[in-house]
Amino acid sequence: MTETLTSVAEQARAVLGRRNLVFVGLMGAGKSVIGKLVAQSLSIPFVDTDAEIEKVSRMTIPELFSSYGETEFRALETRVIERLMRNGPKVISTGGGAFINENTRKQIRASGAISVWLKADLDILWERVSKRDNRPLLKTENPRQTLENLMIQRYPVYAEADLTVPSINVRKDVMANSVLSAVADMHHESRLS
Ligand SMILES: Nc1ncnc2c1ncn2[C@@H]1O[C@H](COP(=O)(O)OP(=O)(O)OP(=O)(O)O)[C@@H](O)[C@H]1O
Ligand SMILES: O=C(O)C1=C[C@@H](O)[C@@H](O)[C@H](O)C1
Ligand SMILES: [Mg+2]
Repeated sequence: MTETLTSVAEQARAVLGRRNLVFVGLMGAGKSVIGKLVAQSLSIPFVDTDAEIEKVSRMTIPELFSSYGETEFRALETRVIERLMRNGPKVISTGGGAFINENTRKQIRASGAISVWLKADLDILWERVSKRDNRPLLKTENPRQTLENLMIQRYPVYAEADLTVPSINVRKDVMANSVLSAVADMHHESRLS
């Protein structure tokens, strides 16, 4: 009875407790925009690791890649995530490569955070990322092919996330609700186990 009167956001918030909710997935999946909406619904802080990296370095991500290279960017990303993970609950939207780092993945898991993979197909990702020029990994001769190669390499790793939510072209608030429902449903899972 009470359960039906409780909103999905309230149920998801109860499941989360003091843990962080960490969005993972490829460029264009919607981690930043959907993560922010989910944080608003849950009334908890939102952080975006790419934005935080740009803030602490006072450089844009393309500038960081061109001045210091991907290896240094990854080292900074790992440190920033480690710091952001410390105080929950928060929604943390990661950059596309963050969860691919084994140490970061282990840290996310060990902290008890709930990880959510926003899983999109190639056409959707391409349609979204081709509108902007801010992704250094896609500065190749055939960026669509590069994106597909990243999907092939990374999808088995993203699949280790606790939850997988299909990222489709529906309204952003509808997407955010799908995430909240998936988190809220974990309540039933833990009751059954
Ligand atoms: N459900 C949706 N419907 C329409 N457009 C969307 C949807 N979700 C995201 N987008 C758009 O796709 C683009 C990419 O979204 P976003 O920046 O959140 O991706 P991201 O996963 O954070 O990517 P990155 O790893 O590069 O940071 C944005 O322009 C965003 O508005
Ligand atoms: O997929 C990736 O490796 C990246 C995604 C972006 O969010 C940025 O973190 C950066 O462009 C690298
Ligand atoms: Mg983002």
